[in-house]
Amino acid sequence: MNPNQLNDICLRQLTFSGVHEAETVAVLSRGAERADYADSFMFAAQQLGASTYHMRLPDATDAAGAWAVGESGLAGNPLAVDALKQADMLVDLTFLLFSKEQFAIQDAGTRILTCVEPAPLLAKLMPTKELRERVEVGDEILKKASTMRITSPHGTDVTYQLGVYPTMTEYGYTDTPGRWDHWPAAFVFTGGADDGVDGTIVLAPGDVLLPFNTYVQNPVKLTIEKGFITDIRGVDGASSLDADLLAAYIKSFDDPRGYGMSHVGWGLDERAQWHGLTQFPGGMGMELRSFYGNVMFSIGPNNELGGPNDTPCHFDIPMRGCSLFLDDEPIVVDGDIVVPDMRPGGK
Ligand SMILES: O=c1ccc(O)c[nH]1
Repeated sequence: MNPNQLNDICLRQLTFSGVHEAETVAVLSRGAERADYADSFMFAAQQLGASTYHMRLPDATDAAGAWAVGESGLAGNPLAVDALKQADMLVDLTFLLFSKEQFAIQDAGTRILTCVEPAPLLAKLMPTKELRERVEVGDEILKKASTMRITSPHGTDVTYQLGVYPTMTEYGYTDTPGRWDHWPAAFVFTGGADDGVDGTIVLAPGDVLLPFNTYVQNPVKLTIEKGFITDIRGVDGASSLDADLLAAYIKSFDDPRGYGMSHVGWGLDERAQWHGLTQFPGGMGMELRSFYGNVMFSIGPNNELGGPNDTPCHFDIPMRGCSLFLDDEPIVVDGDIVVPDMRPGGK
């Protein structure tokens, strides 16, 4: 993307995020990654009259490969964390989510925006106030529920006991002290009680495995008991390469908490495309987490909701064509949101 365009979308982003004179915006990056984003965010912050600086961490030294969430590069670096706590806003170009350091910075009142996706996708999925309002409607509804049931024509039937963990919104900008968000995003989620998720999930062709960044090709049956996955296999005795890959990946962490059930919710952005992974390679799949009417469940840590599971093994799995009920009230039916206030244009 041309640097002027990148400046322009960063300026729009920081305007949405309420940056103003007398604020300090810190930008965090790692190694040589996203130096152009850092420059554009700092330029945008200056245009809005804020002070700004860029903190660059060394490259990760651990073996590349697994997406080990929570290992932030700030661990063991209290001076750096303290500096970031002093900022009003932190633009995180590294993906700090699930790390202790992110929570400490938020607790100090610093708002955090993560931004790691390819620039054309950032431009395509600029936040809007309307989408924020619809995500917040979802938050209000989800907060009040005590159970969530998800079903699908392929055989999914799983129930989450709610009420233990808070709900979280992601609408792609953050103008509230201490609040984290991720650009681009449009979804709402919570987590089931630690021992309160039971049933079966059948992944169908076209459901999405993040961080593999692949579409499921052979159905996968997951058995869930008391909040943990106890079995992963193909359906009706059929072999499934996707089941084998999922099982092998989780096993490689050698951590029983990697089988825990993590966050769960639905996506609301009608501009986000299910086929998006084919169009914007190189990102972490935020378009897929956000596409309208997807039901996304996750595996692994629940510490971002205040839970005890901080395993680095994490999957997000957006699914098509599911139905989601809160206390038996339909919210998503066959992949379509049925609550008018959450639909585009409120219809
Ligand atoms: O924005 C995100 C990204 C990953 C994740 O698990 C949740 N939210």
